[in-house]
Amino acid sequence: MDVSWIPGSADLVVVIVAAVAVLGGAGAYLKSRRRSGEPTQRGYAPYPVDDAAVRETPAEPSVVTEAPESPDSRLARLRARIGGGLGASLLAIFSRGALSQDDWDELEETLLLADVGASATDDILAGLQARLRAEPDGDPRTMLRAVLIETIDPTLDRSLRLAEPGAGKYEPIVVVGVNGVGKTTTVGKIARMLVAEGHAVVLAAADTFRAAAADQLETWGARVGVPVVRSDREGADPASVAFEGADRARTDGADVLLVDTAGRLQNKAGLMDELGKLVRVVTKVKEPVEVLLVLDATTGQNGLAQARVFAEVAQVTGIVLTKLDGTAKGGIVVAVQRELGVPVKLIGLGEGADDLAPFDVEQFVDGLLGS
Ligand SMILES: Nc1nc2c(ncn2[C@@H]2O[C@H](COP(=O)(O)OP(=O)(O)OP(=O)(O)O)[C@@H](O)[C@H]2O)c(=O)[nH]1
Repeated sequence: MDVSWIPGSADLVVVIVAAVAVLGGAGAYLKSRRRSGEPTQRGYAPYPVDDAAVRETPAEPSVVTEAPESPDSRLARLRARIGGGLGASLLAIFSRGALSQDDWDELEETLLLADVGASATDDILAGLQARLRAEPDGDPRTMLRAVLIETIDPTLDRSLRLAEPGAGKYEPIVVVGVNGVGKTTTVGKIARMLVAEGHAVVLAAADTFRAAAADQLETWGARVGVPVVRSDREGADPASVAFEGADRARTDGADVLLVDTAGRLQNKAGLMDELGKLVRVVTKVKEPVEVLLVLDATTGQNGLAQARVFAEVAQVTGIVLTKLDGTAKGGIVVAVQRELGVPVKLIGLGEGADDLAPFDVEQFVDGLLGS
């Protein structure tokens, strides 16, 4: 038999290597073109168009590089950012010795300007006067500290009502609030905190009003290493995204589902419908353990009006007060707790990933008083 066309074994290896190199190179070339969105030579998109309204971004655990700071040290670090000069105003009043009527008036004005609210201010001043009557030589600043701590109430449970990490109960936390208050940022920061505690988390971008909000949440998901369920369609039904999120959390055996929502307050009836539906849909899969209302501390009384509306729509279980860094409106903590009868659980003190802290009454009051 004529076998002269069969190459020797060394030649065969060369041929195979060359073929693999050519095919591999072509594959890599096509892949890079596909990634860059460039059309291929055949002129059509190589990937099937994803018609599904909702899609999932897988977790990328490898991107979590540094562990977040512990909650205790976080608040200690951020304490100096609370109050924004309120402590200095109070110090100026108390450093004058015995309080004159003018000093009392100034104290009242300072508390009102800090958004403590009229009725809480009256109660705080009455509490301070009672203490000074009982102990005329006492230090009014120390007494004000005690009255503020009592008013904000250290006995309230401010923890998130979650099962132990690893329980796999996919407990939903729905985060609500008007746009711009810091909801998405807060969801990202909470996810980071929970992941550090060992919780398996799924994020649902039910803020479908603004496509950029889902992109922003996706960035947080990648940063924290958790999957994100989102829709690519602006204006998609937020309830269906929340439902898909709940479903994903259930099938993954995740511990927590964090749902970011849109908050358009210009139409109260629309908001009630949308938010009510979303909470109902999530509840069908699993009742939310927390509905957290995010409020921007710098908006003062306006924030209180928002709080009232949201409390009508959803069973708010806790408040996250953002942007307390550098504002003298820290007194809003007192007012908002009174208004809603639910505790402030977390506070935002900056734009950084670790600038969210559990609310600790004593640390907060010390920050407010600048002590
Ligand atoms: N200084 C400060 N800025 C914050 C804090 N929390 C959030 N922000 C900033 O507030 C801006 C709005 O935050 P988002 O998280 O996009 O607000 P949102 O409520 O999700 O807004 P929508 O998606 O439009 O509903 C961003 O620039 C955040 O970085 C905080 O605690 N302190």
